Amino acid sequence: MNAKQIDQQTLLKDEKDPLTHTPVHLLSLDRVGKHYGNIIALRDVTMAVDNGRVTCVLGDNGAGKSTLIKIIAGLHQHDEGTLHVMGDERKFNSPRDALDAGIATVYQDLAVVPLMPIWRNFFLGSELTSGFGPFKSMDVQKMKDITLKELAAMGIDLRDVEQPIGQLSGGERQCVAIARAVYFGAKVLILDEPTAALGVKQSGVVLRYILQARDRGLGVIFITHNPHHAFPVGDRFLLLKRGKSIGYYDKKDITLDELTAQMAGGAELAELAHELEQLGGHTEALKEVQAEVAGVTEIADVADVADSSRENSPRHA
Ligand SMILES: Nc1ncnc2c1ncn2[C@@H]1O[C@H](COP(=O)(O)OP(=O)(O)OP(=O)(O)O)[C@@H](O)[C@H]1O
Repeated sequence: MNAKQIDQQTLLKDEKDPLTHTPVHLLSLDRVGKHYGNIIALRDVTMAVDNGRVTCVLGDNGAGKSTLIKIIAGLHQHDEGTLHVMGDERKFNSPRDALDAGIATVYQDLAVVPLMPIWRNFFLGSELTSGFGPFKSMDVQKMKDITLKELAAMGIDLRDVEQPIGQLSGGERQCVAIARAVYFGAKVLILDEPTAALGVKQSGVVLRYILQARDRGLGVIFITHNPHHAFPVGDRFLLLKRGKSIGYYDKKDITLDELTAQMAGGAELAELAHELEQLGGHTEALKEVQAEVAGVTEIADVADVADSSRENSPRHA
């Protein structure tokens, strides 16, 4: 394993672009840490989120992924290090604070009302109204039109926004939530394991919308434990283990195999392969089954989409 890591200090050195004087990073964390009593949930984590880029945060159970999101999303406060949003140091007091700073989070168990129509869920808590005082009422038609238009702009083709959102597949619901965050002006979009509960096809659908959000200029933070989902769409990869960063890479400096080996723990993986070989040479068959489960083949299609959409995107021309 000889992938070159991102030099964290160089990454955060220039907070402002020398030409435009605008902040280089939408969001940056410098040696951030968090304790829960005696438990160190996160230690010394440095990362940057830029517009039109996808940062993947990978780690197994207990790695500190949720703690990291909670700090960025305003649910918890860090007790070490600094967090900057558009160049300003921030410590959020509430999720509303983070949202006001342009940071939207789509949680795995989306807070939707299954029996309500798609458009109602799209505007939930931010309903449009028309008229004044006692004559004020919800502008239903406008909300339906906007929902349809916004979903179409993300490439989500739903014929009927009147349909209860509970009738959509898990992947489609994730996509509606992503489109909603984009519409309400998110600059940073945090996606908390959006593909964890999905099958291969649905995961592919969600990965495509992650690319759509990227191409619309958002800085996306994609939390996952699956390197096969992260690699095709990610620009940077932060690997966490027991609350610490064990690697931070640019896409150009790491391969999928290296990322997978890092996640599994290279030595542990080698030991497992050795044991399997001793069990009678079924390693190839097992690899095929594993690849099938991880959806490597289907997800590889998304990698092609990622590359071609990036090439065609004016942002990356
Ligand atoms: N509220 C809390 N109080 C005490 N310890 C906590 C709390 N939240 C998390 N931890 C601990 O902090 C560490 C990191 O947990 P965290 O939930 O951030 O990991 P994770 O990578 O999101 O794991 P998972 O994928 O299982 O959700 C774990 O050891 C966990 O037990």
